[in-house]
Amino acid sequence: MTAETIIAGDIRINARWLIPIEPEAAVLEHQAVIIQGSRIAAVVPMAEADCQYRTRETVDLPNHVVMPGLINVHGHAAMSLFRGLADDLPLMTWLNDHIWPAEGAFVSEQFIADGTQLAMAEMLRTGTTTFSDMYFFPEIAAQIARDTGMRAQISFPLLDFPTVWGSGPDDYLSKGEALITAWEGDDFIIPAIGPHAPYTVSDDPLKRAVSLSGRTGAPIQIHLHETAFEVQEAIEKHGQRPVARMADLGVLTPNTQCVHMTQIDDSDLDALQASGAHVVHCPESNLKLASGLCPAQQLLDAGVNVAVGTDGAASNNDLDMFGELRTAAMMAKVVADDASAVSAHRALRMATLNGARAIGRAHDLGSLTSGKLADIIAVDLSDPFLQPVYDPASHLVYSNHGRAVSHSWIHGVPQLQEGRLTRIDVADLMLRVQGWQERIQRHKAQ
Ligand SMILES: CSC[C@H]1O[C@@H](n2cnc3c(O)ncnc32)[C@H](O)[C@@H]1O
Ligand SMILES: [Zn+2]
Repeated sequence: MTAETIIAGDIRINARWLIPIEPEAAVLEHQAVIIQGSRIAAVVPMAEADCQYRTRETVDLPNHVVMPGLINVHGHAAMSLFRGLADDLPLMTWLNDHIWPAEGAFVSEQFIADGTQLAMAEMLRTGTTTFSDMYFFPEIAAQIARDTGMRAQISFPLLDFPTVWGSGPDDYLSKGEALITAWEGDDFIIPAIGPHAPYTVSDDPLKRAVSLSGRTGAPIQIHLHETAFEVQEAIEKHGQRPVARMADLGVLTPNTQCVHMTQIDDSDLDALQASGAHVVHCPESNLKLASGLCPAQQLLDAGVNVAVGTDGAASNNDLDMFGELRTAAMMAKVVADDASAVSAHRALRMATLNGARAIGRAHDLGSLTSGKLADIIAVDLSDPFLQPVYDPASHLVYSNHGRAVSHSWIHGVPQLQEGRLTRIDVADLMLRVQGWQERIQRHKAQ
């Protein structure tokens, strides 16, 4: 090999194990990932990299698994400030009697800035590189994510009634369209439309959301079939199951993400299949609110793309996607009555490539493939709780929790180095969080 054939790169990551997600279920050993700018230039055996590449930086990860960053496809980031505020309640009591009053009292631009940063600190620390948010003041959440260099789908809320962010559907939709225009074409921020749920948004605003999505290409994300109560109430009010109503209104398309889907009959499955809409499975929130069980393996078998989300930290109560994967894999086995349902490799794919497909970014994200964006994480398996190692994929899903994540890069930029966040001042953030805790606690005690 002559000097002319040496290729320059920015960062070389030397990985003991590499799970690229594509090809499916591959576990490679002693691989080098070469990053050039914001993209993956190559994934090659280390010996080959020695001959072919010179980079300005090398990161040796001799006890680590390297894989694509996780994609958390559903959450309400700033609700991290409400973590542990109201537990052990079913969805509608939790929302009506606790969360919506608290949001009315506390949510402001500053709340969103601090709460979103708290959520990002937790997500980055536990391996998420892209998150999806559906919450108030989305323009603030988008800016905070962009300033930190985290990739995010930011959905603006759409409801029939006024909230801290809008006076009603007209206001939500005009502010939302401005959000879409402001972030169109951005590398990091994907603006999206977030009709809250079939029981809070009536037909006319839903049709306008569909038209806005068609005109702009913005994805739609909606809570759908979260509980049996939601389905029953909809049959009484509309004479239809919510999925059928959404299909009739044109809401279900390949650019739509249906969050929860714990109640699925044959007609729902047909509608999901026919539409190409995605399902976002949030098993821990569904368990904690006793909402129901999403049949993830049945959906996958039917060809429906199933991604994973944590939901907000007030109903989970963490944003650790590795924990979520463990729960998803365990739950799937019981729901399918089949221990082979949602294997470790399948779970990892759901949290990466399936997530990328759901947000319309599979061409750029979700696997370690040359040409894709360099959104990469490393998990350190050297701790006793992850030893010995026969199968790293098994450990990532069944033994790990997100705190073993040691490194991450987003767009080729380091975000986590040996467990330390590089772009968030955690000490300063903790002071602001403490301030919110005191204010919310005082209000609770009144
Ligand atoms: C339209 S902004 C988001 C809105 O949704 C509320 N919320 C949080 N978690 C859930 C859930 O699991 N189901 C339904 N609604 C949820 C959040 O508190 C905001 O008000
Ligand atoms: Zn939610």
